Amino acid sequence: MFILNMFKSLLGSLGLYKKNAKILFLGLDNAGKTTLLRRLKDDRMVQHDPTLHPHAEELVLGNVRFKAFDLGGHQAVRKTWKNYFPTVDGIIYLVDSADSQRLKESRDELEQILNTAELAKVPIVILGNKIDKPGAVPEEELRQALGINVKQQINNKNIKEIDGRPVDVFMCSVANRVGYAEGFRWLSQFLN
Ligand SMILES: Nc1nc2c(ncn2[C@@H]2O[C@H](COP(=O)(O)OP(=O)(O)OP(=O)(O)O)[C@@H](O)[C@H]2O)c(=O)[nH]1
Ligand SMILES: [Mg+2]
Repeated sequence: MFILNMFKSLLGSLGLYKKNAKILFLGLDNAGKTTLLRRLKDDRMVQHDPTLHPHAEELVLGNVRFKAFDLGGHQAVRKTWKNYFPTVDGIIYLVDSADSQRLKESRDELEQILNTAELAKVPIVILGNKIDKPGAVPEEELRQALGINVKQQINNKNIKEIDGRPVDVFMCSVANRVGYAEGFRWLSQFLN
């Protein structure tokens, strides 16, 4: 415990241990936001009712401690997302990559986020979830469907951006525990 605390304070003094970075989990209903939060919190996969009331959890991943806000994705509650935009440090945007019927709807919501002036500098991780399901679209197709391929540029640090804001796509399966850790690792470089 002593060693752990020393380690933490060392990271803290290096500025690598950011306390309470505020991360939002956004995306359409059924994308897997609550499932991901549970997975990160206690490594469980449980069925949840659709989220009506936002809830937050403190998480530590790698050397970043953050507070994750899981917001409901149903259309009626999407309008409450903006209440969480002030002081946000990063966005995890989940997409059900096996639900090709709703990719357009997901693109529209993502576009609104990209066009929100308040979020202009906030890095966005797009998680193409549920790749374990038959019919999940591959990354390239997801990028096309979300319309981010055409807009992305690579900056001089080799980071993909849209309008000067880091945005990248990571395919994952929360069910099978693959892919999302890379997304969080990528995000953590912007949270120091
Ligand atoms: N096959 C598969 N199913 C998944 C995966 N991740 C989540 N699910 C399922 O997708 C469904 C919706 O998951 P939730 O986490 O409740 O979705 P949500 O984004 O929180 O939805 P709202 O709260 O309505 O916004 C559940 O039945 C999950 O078990 C995955 O990686 N693979
Ligand atoms: Mg939910």
